[in-house]
Amino acid sequence: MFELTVTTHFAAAHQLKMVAHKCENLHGHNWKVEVCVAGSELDHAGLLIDFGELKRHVATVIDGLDHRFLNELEYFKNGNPSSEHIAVYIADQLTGMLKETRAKISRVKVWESENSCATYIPDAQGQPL
Ligand SMILES: Nc1nc2c(c(=O)[nH]1)N=C([C@H](O)[C@H](O)COP(=O)(O)OP(=O)(O)OP(=O)(O)O)CN2
Ligand SMILES: [Zn+2]
Repeated sequence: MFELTVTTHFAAAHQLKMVAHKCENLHGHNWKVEVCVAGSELDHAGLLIDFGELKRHVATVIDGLDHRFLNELEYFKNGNPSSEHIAVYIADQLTGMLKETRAKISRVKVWESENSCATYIPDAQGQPL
């Protein structure tokens, strides 16, 4: 089994509905995102997937989050844009984009600050928000 990781960042605003918690106030983060894909078969060039192709897909998904107010996105209308839910969102979007490749999402890590990170590890079926 091989696992590849690409890392990126985005800046966005959110509010978390948590009773009497400071995170209910509008605020923002510079999130760091690590996307890992895994698979056991390589192509003729010895690649699971070209890093460049993987980075292009990740950039497409992250462009949809960057400089947004995340609560206004359709996907988060029924759930807080927590780091956990953001990780699921990124994994769901990428799963569709990678369907025709050898690479499957193995984990998505979303860092909200230097010290706080949520990791989503999809099961075989994936998991809806
Ligand atoms: N499991 C999660 N817990 C929290 C999340 C989250 O996404 N998943 N998010 C938040 C808020 O986004 C909040 O902005 C961050 O809260 P917190 O770490 O408590 O606050 P600070 O960054 O200011 O850190 P301090 O340690 O308080 O300085 C909350 N929880
Ligand atoms: Zn926050």
